[in-house]
Amino acid sequence: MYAKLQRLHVVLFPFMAPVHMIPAIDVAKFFTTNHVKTTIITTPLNAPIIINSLQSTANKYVGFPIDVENVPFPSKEGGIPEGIENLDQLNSDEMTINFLKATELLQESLEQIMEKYKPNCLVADMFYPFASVVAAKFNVPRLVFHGTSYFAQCVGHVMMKYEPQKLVSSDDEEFVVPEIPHEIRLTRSQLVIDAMKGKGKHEALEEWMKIFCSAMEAKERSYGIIMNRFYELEPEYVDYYTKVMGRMAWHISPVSLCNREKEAKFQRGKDSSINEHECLKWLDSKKPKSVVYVCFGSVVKVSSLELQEIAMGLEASEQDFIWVVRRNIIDGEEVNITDWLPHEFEKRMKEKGLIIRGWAPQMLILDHEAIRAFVTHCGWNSTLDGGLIIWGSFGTWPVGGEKFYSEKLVTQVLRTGVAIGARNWNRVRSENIKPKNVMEAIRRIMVGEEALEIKKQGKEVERISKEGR
Ligand SMILES: O=c1ccn([C@@H]2O[C@H](COP(=O)(O)OP(=O)(O)O[C@H]3O[C@H](CO)[C@@H](O)[C@H](O)[C@H]3O)[C@@H](O)[C@H]2O)c(=O)[nH]1
Repeated sequence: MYAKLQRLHVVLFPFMAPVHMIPAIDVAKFFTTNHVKTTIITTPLNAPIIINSLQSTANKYVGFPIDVENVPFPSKEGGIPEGIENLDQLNSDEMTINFLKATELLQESLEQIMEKYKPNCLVADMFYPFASVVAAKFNVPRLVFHGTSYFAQCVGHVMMKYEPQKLVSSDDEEFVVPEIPHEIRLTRSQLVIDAMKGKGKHEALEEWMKIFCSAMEAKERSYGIIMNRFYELEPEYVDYYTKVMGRMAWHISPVSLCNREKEAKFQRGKDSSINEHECLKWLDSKKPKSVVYVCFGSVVKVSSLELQEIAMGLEASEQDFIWVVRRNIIDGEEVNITDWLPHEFEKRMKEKGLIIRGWAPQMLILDHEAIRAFVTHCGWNSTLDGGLIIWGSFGTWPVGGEKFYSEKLVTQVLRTGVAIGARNWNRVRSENIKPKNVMEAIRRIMVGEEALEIKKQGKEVERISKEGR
């Protein structure tokens, strides 16, 4: 007789930011479609985002639900104003650091949930270092869900180990990243820490480094990492990560692929600022492979000057476009789109462009046959979203974080896009991007010989990645 098999149960604790929650919801769907029971922990104001996204898919066809458990956000104890429970709502570095510190107070709530469910495994965001302590207390493995590429992790690792940036004499002098399989060149001004130092943010940097180091240490101590990607996309870097760096990792394919129905592609992360039918009607009116999609992810604040440069570049490129413009908050004040948009831009672009103010149904848009290219800030989720659907047509404008690394992956390793020309992590110095740069990059990926070459390379990457899935 066989013993009755127990269904595995995983508790998933995503960080409270759209970009951490969106792939975590997809991971929950992935688990549940593989017959693993999943409970997602979040806070009351974040719960509707998760519940709405879940309602659109997995629960319908899997037969058992993904549970959502609410824990109170420690606003008062953490000094965070009532009503703020998501990174998306914060307007300054100082508030972000306070928010990250407040989340450390969630340890007790996590323990209560672990006590209640006694799961087999805890998958927690890297920004919850205390999760390793909790998992050890309940004698279960703690896995970290990581939202960047193997390439970025490998580059980050060798940068910390060898510090090649110390060998150059100026911020703009290039150095080669040592030891990794490709010859990748960076400058000091493209690195997070050096750029923050340059910005004079010593206090914020110190606090941030403490949080970051503690997250990294907990990651090292964890049982392993779940990665949102597939082997064939960056095989040399998966091997480097697992064999040379000696880390345990599971690449569970791009998790966004579990969103197969139109409804699920539409309802991701937040409520869309455009009606689904209006959006599809606009796209349907365009020729196949004729539209460039411009979006800078869920957290980056783009300055009025940069927005103006994009507007002028888009107009000069003469291509049809969808442009997603998030709320533009400068020094805590919301800047109205009409304050920086070139005079009569929208009137002139009426036939050519669609501006979405707020949140776009990105997957639904990229999935449409009218889309040819993606101008992105190189956030990893967007790189995957775009890469999977429209291989071969990226215009890259990295802004902060590890995004300069992702730009190198796209433009120099996969060779499926062109750099718009951002040279500084510190965007106060972004005067090097001009509308002409935006226009030229868009034309390079949309028309002419080079665009065809990039598209061909993209098709090849698509073939390899499809074979690998
Ligand atoms: O209007 C929008 C804007 C964004 N998204 C979605 O939001 C996510 C954005 O993610 P990403 O492209 O990774 O950008 P960020 O929001 O900037 O991501 C942060 O988190 C990523 C993963 O950790 C890091 O790679 C980035 O550097 C960091 O900025 C993607 O899934 C998009 O599909 C939408 O659906 N609609």
